[in-house]
Amino acid sequence: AHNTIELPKPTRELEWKDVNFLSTSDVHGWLLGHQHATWPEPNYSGDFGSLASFATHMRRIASDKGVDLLLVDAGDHHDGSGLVSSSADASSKAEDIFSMLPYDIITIGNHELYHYEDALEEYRNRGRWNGRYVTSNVNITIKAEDGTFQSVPLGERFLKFETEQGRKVTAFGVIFDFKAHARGISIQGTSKLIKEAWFLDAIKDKPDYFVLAGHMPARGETGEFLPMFDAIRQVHPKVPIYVFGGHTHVRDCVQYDDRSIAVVPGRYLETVAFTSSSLPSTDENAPLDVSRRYIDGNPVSYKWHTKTSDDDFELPIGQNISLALLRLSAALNISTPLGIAPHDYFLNRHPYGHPRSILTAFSDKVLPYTIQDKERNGTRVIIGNAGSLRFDLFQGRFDRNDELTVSPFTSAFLYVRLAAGLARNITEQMNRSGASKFIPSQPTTKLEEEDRVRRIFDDYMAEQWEDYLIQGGNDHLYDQESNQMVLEHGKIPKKPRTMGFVTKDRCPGKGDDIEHYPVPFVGNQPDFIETPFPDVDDEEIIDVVSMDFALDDFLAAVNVLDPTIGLKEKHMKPYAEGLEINVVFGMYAKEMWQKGL
Ligand SMILES: O=c1ccn([C@@H]2O[C@H](COP(=O)(O)O)[C@@H](O)[C@H]2O)c(=O)[nH]1
Repeated sequence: AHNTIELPKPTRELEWKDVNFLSTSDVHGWLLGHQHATWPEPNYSGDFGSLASFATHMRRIASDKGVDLLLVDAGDHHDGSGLVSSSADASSKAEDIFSMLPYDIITIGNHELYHYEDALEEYRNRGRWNGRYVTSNVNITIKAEDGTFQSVPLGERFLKFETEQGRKVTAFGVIFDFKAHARGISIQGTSKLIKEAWFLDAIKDKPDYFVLAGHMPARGETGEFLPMFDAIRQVHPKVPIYVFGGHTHVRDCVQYDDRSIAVVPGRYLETVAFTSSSLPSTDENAPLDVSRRYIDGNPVSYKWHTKTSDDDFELPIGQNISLALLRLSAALNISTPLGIAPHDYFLNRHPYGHPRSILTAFSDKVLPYTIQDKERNGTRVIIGNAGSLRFDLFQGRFDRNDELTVSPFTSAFLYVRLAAGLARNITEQMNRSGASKFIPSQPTTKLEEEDRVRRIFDDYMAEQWEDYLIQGGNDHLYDQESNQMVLEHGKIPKKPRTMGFVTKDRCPGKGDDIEHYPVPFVGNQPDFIETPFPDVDDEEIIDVVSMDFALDDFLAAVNVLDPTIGLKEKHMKPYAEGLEINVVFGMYAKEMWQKGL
């Protein structure tokens, strides 16, 4: 019955001001929108075509009002849905479709930089963004026409443009100091970037406002936006600075001073953030009047905010985008059912070990069943990288698109023979150390530690859930079986509500456009998981299998547990050669989930 609940309409008009922004980030290929019926998915059912129609209506409204409206994206288009994870060619085509909506400022994410070919594709086709792809701290090494290798900016170093209303904008696009990028890519930390002559020159002239788009969190007393912010403030103490972050996958907002606002719009086309600000009037010292609103990505919200209806909401740009997406999806053949999933399996709604946790299904069922090496049928344990799973797997029809949504990466498997006594401690040791590629490289203060990406997500979401249960949520109970909030017997709900994001950011007032009850969230999930350990004596030598993406963490853990081993990459051999992690759920579904097909 929950699937028949109508999407709620917004109740508060957007606060349009002199300067307005729509921002997205971490879209990860979710251009077709969220298509499953399990809540909160219907809240995010709008595809990129409907976003394009919305943005275009919003541009018209801005124009009518005589105010600015800029469209900003903070990167991570790769690795997610079948549209971007089926093949390199698919992600290139999906990126072409993305660029059919003209963004004013767009930057790169870490998922465009894991593989050199992906970054090169972005570099070669940067023209599709009409000069608005800005990567202030990313270089790529390319073979120049004269045959020499040259390190060149991947996109524009900075942007200077005038808005339709004649306002001057200076903009930068940056990424956090990401270490796991491919060879041939270089990233300069923002504290170094601000010393570059080109940067100092770019900020010399006073624009009407600055925009910083960054694939990085907005929060953090020592976050990576701050060196740039401070450098600009040294020269222009009062010029407005608008910051658009990403990477954390959560809605967030913070103000660095009263002439700025920093907003993060979540992930996966679930949210479009609307940010607005007055511009300084005659009183140079008055704080800016700013606001932000996190709009759920669906046509009901889009229509309400643009005062359009079924008859006039869809515009040719949106229809063309939707059609192009459907054509690409059909050509990729990602919609054929592979099986019927018997349950929902969630990434963060249950602790690891719970039968409805996708991590549990991965370690206890999918990996043991699918990762088989024909040459090696001895005893083994497989250690998996939990971060390789990216989303929930929903009950019902399960196709290649769903498979890639859950597990988009191309990691392969490697093994080494080790004593079982040592092997049984490796995963625990790996979890003690954490996923090294995602731990900040700088020594951290307590405050910085608090701002670690994962921590933000965990604390933030767990808090929402606890608060809800303690305070407002006492007319509903969480039903484990249906994964829904159900009305407590005999009670009348205070308000009709749907499950969705409940945001607590650091900006004044309410940010969420629609009031929901929060999605249950369990933080502190392990970074690494393992298949059920074989029943063997400690002395027995077994195959210990690692995913190649986590190999550095695996080698480090083995060498910590027994420094005499001196395990190196060259000692590892392929296991189940040819098999990559992005096909295992499909293999499992084809065998185990055929009932109902
Ligand atoms: O090849 C890969 C690349 C990345 N991962 C995992 O992805 C996340 C980081 O993703 P963000 O969206 O940038 O937060 C991290 O957990 C990696 O382990 C991977 O598994 N394989």
